[in-house]
Amino acid sequence: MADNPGIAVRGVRRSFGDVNAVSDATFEAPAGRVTALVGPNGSGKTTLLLMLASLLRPDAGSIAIAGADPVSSPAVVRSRVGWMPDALGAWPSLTARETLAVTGRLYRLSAQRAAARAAELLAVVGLTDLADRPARVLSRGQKQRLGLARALVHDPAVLLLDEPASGLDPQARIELRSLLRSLAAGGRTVLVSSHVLSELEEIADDAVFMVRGTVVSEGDVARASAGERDWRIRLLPGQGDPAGNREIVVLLATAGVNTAALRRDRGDLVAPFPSDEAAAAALSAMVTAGLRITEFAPVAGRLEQTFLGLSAPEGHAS
Ligand SMILES: Nc1ncnc2c1ncn2[C@@H]1O[C@H](COP(=O)(O)OP(=O)(O)OP(=O)(O)O)[C@@H](O)[C@H]1O
Repeated sequence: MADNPGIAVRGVRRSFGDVNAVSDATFEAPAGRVTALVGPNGSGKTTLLLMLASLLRPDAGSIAIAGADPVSSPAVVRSRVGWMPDALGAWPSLTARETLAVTGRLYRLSAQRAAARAAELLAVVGLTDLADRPARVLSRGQKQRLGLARALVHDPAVLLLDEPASGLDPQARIELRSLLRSLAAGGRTVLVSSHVLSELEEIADDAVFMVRGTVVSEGDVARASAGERDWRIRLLPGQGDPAGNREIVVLLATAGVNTAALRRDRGDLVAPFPSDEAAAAALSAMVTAGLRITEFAPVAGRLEQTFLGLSAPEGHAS
């Protein structure tokens, strides 16, 4: 899979009547990495994923999936792509095992190979105990796992996953994370959309942000992620209220924090630092001053902060 070139998208557009669902998408998702597709509700993520999966035709632009064009070569693209929609659709009366075996047959695996692959994937996604139950009785999280297994049946070079973590319990999310990371480490291209930004932060190597149908430029992403952000400061218990500690307030002001915007949160102090450099300087000064700090960390992750920075000016798209 070393020569798998991943996903390349240039100037892609798609409208539904007068709704410009995707108005300008340009980005690359390289092989060997997990790329997050992030955007508010209605920003065009699902529409874009459907076009990448060859299930929807773009109005304009070009797409290459592991080197193949979904418009001119949909069959080639489908053989290279594992597609997991945000809800498991088909075949409620088939069991989990049958669902995977039938999918394997659709990908032209022999009956024996399809059965073996089904058993293998049921184990990978933790559904072996439920293998012979009809898919319709599975819980939402179990259906998500079956959907993921279905996307992996033909060992695709490119995985397109729409909200794969939704409905999963914490243990299943941890397993999903390590599975996606190992699939990427094996040379596959993984593109994941999700609203759970804290989780994407841990899974993804890169992020593509969409706002109102447009993929945001790298420069705008860098600006949104470099702005002011809140940091949580926690003192060792018994050190008093950090928000009422004059020494801390003076040190924060020296580091460039607007102290009028300081706030309390569950006994901690939350301070808006203008930059990571300012936060580092303040931490160093507080430690030097002998303050006993047990936590000093950004309140929101980098993806979440960038997401909020990009969405804030005009609100959410939907
Ligand atoms: N088949 C369709 N017909 C008409 N409008 C559509 C169709 N599919 C999507 N849209 C519209 O296109 C826009 C983008 O929708 P899309 O589902 O791609 O967004 P999304 O980013 O996946 O949203 P969410 O995060 O809520 O799943 C929305 O305004 C939606 O209403």
